[in-house]
Amino acid sequence: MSPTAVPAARDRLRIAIQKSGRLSDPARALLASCGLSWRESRDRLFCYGETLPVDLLLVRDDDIPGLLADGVCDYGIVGRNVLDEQAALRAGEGRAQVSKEVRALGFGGCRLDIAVPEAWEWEGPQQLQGRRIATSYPGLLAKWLAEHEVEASVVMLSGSVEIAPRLGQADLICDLVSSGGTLLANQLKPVATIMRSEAVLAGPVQPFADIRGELAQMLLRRLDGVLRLKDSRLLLFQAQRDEVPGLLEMLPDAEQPTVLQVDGADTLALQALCHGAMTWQRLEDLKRAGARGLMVLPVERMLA
Ligand SMILES: Nc1ncnc2c1ncn2[C@@H]1O[C@H](COP(=O)(O)OP(=O)(O)OP(=O)(O)O)[C@@H](O)[C@H]1O
Ligand SMILES: O=P(O)(O)OC[C@H]1O[C@H](OP(=O)(O)OP(=O)(O)O)[C@H](O)[C@@H]1O
Ligand SMILES: [Mg+2]
Repeated sequence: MSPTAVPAARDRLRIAIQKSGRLSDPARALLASCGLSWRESRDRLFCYGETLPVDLLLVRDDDIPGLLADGVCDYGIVGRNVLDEQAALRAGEGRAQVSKEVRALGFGGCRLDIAVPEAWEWEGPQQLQGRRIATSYPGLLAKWLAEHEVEASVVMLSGSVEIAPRLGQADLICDLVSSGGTLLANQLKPVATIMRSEAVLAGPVQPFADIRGELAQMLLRRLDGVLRLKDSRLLLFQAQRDEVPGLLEMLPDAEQPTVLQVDGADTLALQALCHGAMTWQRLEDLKRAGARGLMVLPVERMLA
């Protein structure tokens, strides 16, 4: 199908995820926590949605933007690095964008960095003029080089990029970094960040004209509920009325609390949904400020 063709109407939603790799397990777990479950096909490339008409396609992550562009799938869970790379290549060829980032999903965090041999004294992007840079991200690198008015040659490699300087294939690299261990092992150091990445839900630029529109809305609603609650906890405690304002100031990550009067006028019971980590230290600070009977409860689901 050509990228401009209108995909045929379908009555099931199809989501592409990585078949095996860093993003596959967390992607499945996230979708499962939205209430989806599947029956796996024998070839293990397609999972038929059982609880809802939402099927999974198991593919190489690099193929996801193309599958979206061709209308073969409706959504995809993919690294922002992969999605934006394909977008940069499309833009470079003057082609319109057909998919976009719909939600950031909070896992698969990494950076796309420029890294140079440890012995280099980094003076800034201009130092890269005329150099050879090995990368798997030619689109994003070309865009960054153009923004910094640097002309360099790009050596395209699909993996093991960090070894290129040692092999004399390139002077430096542009690759994904997470712990920095691979750079260190190859005597390289990061000097500039081209982009920060995490797994994202990618979807169509145009809304669906069929039943998939309703399915998509439901999926996004559930996803928002799950993402919103990722680190959230319900905090319950009691306090004297005059201590409540000070206690609430210590909970800047809390939503508007529910306040109940317990006895007479002075003791109040509060429940607040807090979005930041509820550490022992925070609980002890709250206790010192007058909170009593502190309780931290997990929150499983929420529908706004
Ligand atoms: N070191 C890392 N730490 C954290 N996230 C990473 C790291 N490297 C890559 N990622 C993220 O995980 C995504 C998938 O990485 P993975 O190594 O599984 O991909 P791959 O080898 O290209 O897999 P595929 O076989 O699907 O093509 C990357 O596109 C990126 O968004
Ligand atoms: O900063 P670190 O934590 O060391 O991670 C960075 C490495 O991780 C990724 O490679 P991966 O392990 O997926 O191997 P690949 O390049 O062969 O896919 C990436 O391409 C880097 O090489
Ligand atoms: Mg890949």
